[in-house]
Amino acid sequence: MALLPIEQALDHYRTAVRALPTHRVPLELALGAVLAESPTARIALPRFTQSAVDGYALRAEDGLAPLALIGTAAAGNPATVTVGPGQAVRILTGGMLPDGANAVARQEIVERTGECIVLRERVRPGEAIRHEGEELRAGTIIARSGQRVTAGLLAALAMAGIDSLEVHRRPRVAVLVTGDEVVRVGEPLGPGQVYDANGPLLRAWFVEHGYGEPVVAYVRDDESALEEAMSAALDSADLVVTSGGVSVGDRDFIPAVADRLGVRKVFWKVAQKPGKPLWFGMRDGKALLGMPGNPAAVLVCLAVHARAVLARLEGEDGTQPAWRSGVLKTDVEADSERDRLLRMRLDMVDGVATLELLPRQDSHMLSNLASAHALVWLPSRTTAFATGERVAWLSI
Ligand SMILES: Nc1nc2c(c(=O)[nH]1)N[C@H]1C(S)=C(S)[C@@H](COP(=O)(O)OP(=O)(O)OC[C@H]3O[C@@H](n4cnc5c(N)ncnc54)[C@H](O)[C@@H]3O)O[C@H]1N2
Ligand code: MOO
Repeated sequence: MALLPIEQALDHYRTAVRALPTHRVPLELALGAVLAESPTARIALPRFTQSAVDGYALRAEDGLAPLALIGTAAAGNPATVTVGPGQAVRILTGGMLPDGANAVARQEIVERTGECIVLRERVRPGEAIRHEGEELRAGTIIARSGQRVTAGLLAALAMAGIDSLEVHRRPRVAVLVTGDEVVRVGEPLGPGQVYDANGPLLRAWFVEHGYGEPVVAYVRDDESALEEAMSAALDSADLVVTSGGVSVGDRDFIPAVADRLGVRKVFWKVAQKPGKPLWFGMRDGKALLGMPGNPAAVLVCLAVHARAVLARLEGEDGTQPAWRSGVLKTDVEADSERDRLLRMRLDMVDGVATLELLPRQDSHMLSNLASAHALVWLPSRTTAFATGERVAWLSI
C-alpha cells in the first residue's frame, strides 16, 4: 500500500476533524483554550490619565519657579485638589493626574524643601504622563476567535475588564496501551517483556500540553478485550490514542477492531520515519489515532499528528506556525521513501537556530531525549542533507 505524505495527512485532519462545541467560562478557567469569540475591551486603557513616575504633578508653563505642594495623589487614592499657577501635587506612579496639571516632574530633577519644590530642569507639557485611552479605546478587539489563550493574553483580557470568555470545549483524551509484553515500571519483568514507555509518554505529553489527565487503560493482545476497551474509550473521549498493534503482525488488531466499531478509516500508513504504521479514523466527530508501539514513533505521532488533530478539535485558526526554521550543523542522510523526523539538539549560533543530529535515532530508542530540543523534518529524497541547509523543526 502506498504511503501517505505527511502534508496529506495534515490536510486530512483539516477536512475530517470539526471543532468541538463552545461554552462560556470564567476568565481564569480559559487558560489554554481556543477563543470562539473576538473579545473587546470593556474599558479604555489606561482608564484615566495618570503619572508614569514618582514625582510632582504641575503646570509645565510654571518653568523653574518655586511651587507650593497642595496635596498627594497615590495609585488608587486620587488628589481632590486642582493645581493652579505656582502649585504642585506630590504624585506616585499610577496616581491619577489632578485637574489643572499637564506634566509630571520625576523626583530626581526636583529640589524639595518642606512643602515647596523647585525644578532643576524644565518639563514639557505631557511629560511622564500616561493618557487615558492611549493604549486601547473601549470596544477595541483585543484577540481573535481561533486564538489560544496564553497566560499573557489572559492578563491582557483581565486588564481590559473581560471576566468571561466563549471558548471551545477542551478535548477529552483516552489512551489505550496495548501489548502482552508491556509491563508497568516497578513491576517484575518476565521473559520477553519490556517496561512500558508509551503509557508514561502519552499521559505526560497530554498533561504537559494542557489537556489534563487522559484516561489511560492497558489492554492485552486480545481482540475482544481490545474491542471492549476501544468502545469505552470512544464513548468517553473526543480523541482516542492507541499504542501498538497497528502494523501487519498477527496480533495487530487496531485497524480491524476500529473498523468493527464503526470508526471510518481516513488513512493508514504515512511516509514518515519513525511512525509509518499510523492509522487515523473518525466516528461521530471523535478522532482515533492508532500509533505504532515503538516509543519514538509515538513521540513523533504526538508532536506532528496528535497536535494537528487537537488544534482542529479545539477550533484553532492555524495562524500560529508550529514549524520553525533552522540550519543543520552536520550532514544528515536522507531517506528516499519516507520523510525523516529526527531528534536534534538546538543551539542558537549567531542568532540562528542550529540543529545537531543526536545518535540513537531508531524508533525503539528514546534515551537521546535527554539532549533533544527539536524534532527536525527532513523530506524524503535521494541526496543527503548538507551542513548549513535550512530545515523545519518543532520544539519537543
Ligand atoms: N513486516 C513488517 N513488519 C513491521 C513493519 C512493516 O511494515 N512490515 N513496520 C514496522 C514498523 S515501521 C513499526 S513502527 C512497527 C509498529 O508495530 P506495531 O504498531 O504493531 O507495534 P507493536 O508491534 O505492538 O510494537 C512495536 C515495538 O514497540 C514495543 N512496544 C509496544 N508497546 C510499548 C510500550 N508501551 N512501551 C515500550 N515499548 C513498547 C514492542 O515491544 C515492539 O518492540 O512494526 C514494524 N514491523
Ligand atoms: O515507522 Mo517505525 O516507527 O519506523 O519503526
